[in-house]
Amino acid sequence: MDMEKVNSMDFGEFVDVFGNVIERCPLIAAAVWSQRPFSDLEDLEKHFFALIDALPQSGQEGILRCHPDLAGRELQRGTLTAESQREQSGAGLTSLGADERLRLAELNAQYRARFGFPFVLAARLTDPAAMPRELARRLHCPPAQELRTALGEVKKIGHLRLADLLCVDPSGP
Ligand SMILES: NC(=O)N[C@H]1NC(=O)NC1=O
Repeated sequence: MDMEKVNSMDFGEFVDVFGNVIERCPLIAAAVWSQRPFSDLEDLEKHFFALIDALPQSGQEGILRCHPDLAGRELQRGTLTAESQREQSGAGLTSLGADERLRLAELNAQYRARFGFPFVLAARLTDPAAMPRELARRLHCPPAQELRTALGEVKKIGHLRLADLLCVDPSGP
């Protein structure tokens, strides 16, 4: 899809196409539409990310809470959004052994109890074997730092989803 096509979309079409760039937060795409036209992927994503940065902390935490757990129940049940399903299964999380799944579930629960939102990580950029280690590491970070780290992961996920939609190489020109 080229930028001319993106810039020609009416509101409904734009939200249909870009509504899940930020997981289960179509309001972000709805707000971005008002800022068209966009010149390229970088320009378009700048608007998505600026809106996230401008939210109060409650809104930023709300964005994180819209994310499903990594290797959680929704993956097992097949009730994830299409994007999450692709990311989590592509990262090998559907083929974890029972022990690995249990270990992740325990760490996810500890993380949620400490920070009040789920652990978020761009699954496509991380080796599944490294995920429990990364989760255990971030579990000990100060809350303000962890909020910034988690939102950084939301942006990485959004960047990859936008690159897919625009059929461009996510690593840039
Ligand atoms: N919790 C979490 O990180 N979820 C996700 N990460 C990702 O890349 N896709 C997701 O669904």
